[in-house]
Order: sequence, then C-alpha cells, then structure tokens
Amino acid sequence: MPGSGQARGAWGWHPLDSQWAQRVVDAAGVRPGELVLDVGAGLGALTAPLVRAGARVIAVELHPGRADRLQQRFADAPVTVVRADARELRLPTRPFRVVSSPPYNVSAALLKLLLARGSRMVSADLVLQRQLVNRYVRGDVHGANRWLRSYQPAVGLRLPRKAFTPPPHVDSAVLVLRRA
Ligand SMILES: C[S@@+](CC[C@H](N)C(=O)[O-])C[C@H]1O[C@@H](n2cnc3c(N)ncnc32)[C@H](O)[C@@H]1O
Repeated sequence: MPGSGQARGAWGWHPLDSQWAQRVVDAAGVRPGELVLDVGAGLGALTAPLVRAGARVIAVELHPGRADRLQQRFADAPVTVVRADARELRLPTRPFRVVSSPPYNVSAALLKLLLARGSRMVSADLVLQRQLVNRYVRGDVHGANRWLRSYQPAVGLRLPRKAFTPPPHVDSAVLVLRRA
C-alpha cells in the first residue's frame, strides 16, 4: 500500500464488488437493529448494504487511511469505526452477528477469537478461502469438537474470483455459522 510502509499483499486488499457484497448481506438475512461486526471493513463494501438492511455496524479496519475513509463515508450512519487488529479484537458484550470479508491471512485467528468460550456471537457469515470453509464444515480444525456443540456450520454463497478487485489466487465461499 503506497505510503503505508507495508506491502500491498500484506494488507489482504481484495475489496468485494458491490453487487456481490449486497448478495452476501442479503443471504445473511440481517434484520433492522441487529448489531453486526464487519471485520476488515476496507472502504465499506459490506458496511453499506449492512446499513441499508438497518443494522448497527461496528466496522473494524486496521489500515489507518481506510479507517479514516470509513469514518468519513459513514459519519451520518449507525456505524462505529474501530481501528484495531482483527486478531486482538475486543468482542461486544451484547449478542452480535458477524458479516465480514476479512483478509485471508487473519481468518483462522479471527475465527478462534469469535468462537472462544464466552463469545456472544449468534451467527457469522464470513467470506473465506473455500478450502478453509470446507475444513470448518467438516469439523477438520483444532477445537472443532467444542464449538460444533454451539454452532451449526454450512457452506453459503460461492464467490468467483472476479467478485473481488483485484481477484485473489484462490476460490472463496461464505462460511455460515448459526447457533445450534
Ligand atoms: C479482503 S479486504 C476486504 C475489504 C472489505 N471487507 C471488502 O469486502 O471490500 C480485507 C481488509 O482487511 C484489512 N486488514 C488487513 N489486516 C487486518 C487486520 N489484522 N485487522 C483488521 N483489518 C485488517 C485490510 O486493510 C482490508 O481493508
């Protein structure tokens, strides 16, 4: 990322096309008034349809320039922008949902945090590397025995590489987690 002192790839910069972002939010079935975390919010591709669905959004973004632009874009909307590392996030103490397209290099750590004991997460719709989604759905991840008692995992929307600009090198899908 020019001027950030960090290579472009290290930021996992693959924003979603707005139509695909809308599809992800529609499929999540977000209802007005729900508290939703958009982790790795970028410039707000998912935040915008979440606001249109009536959600109260916490948009988490580590990149300082993007966090500033999010703040400006959603200044008049029910959006709280938090500049934080997704891997060290303090989760809401109220029930919350997650609808997010995080950078793939933090997705395992983010899931570990979201699924930790005591989390008030009621559901997640996460755009992830398809291979990782399949592993979660098969229960083929460390600690799965514990969280599979609380959450029902499923494969949601499959996203083609062209749903992102620039396109990633791997296929993506939505990991859908609902409280069992
Ligand atoms: C794949 S992009 C997706 C952006 C947006 N959600 C979208 O769909 O257009 C991931 C975003 O996560 C941000 N990011 C990278 N590392 C992060 C971290 N450790 N914590 C929070 N955000 C991070 C990047 O700056 C980037 O904006």
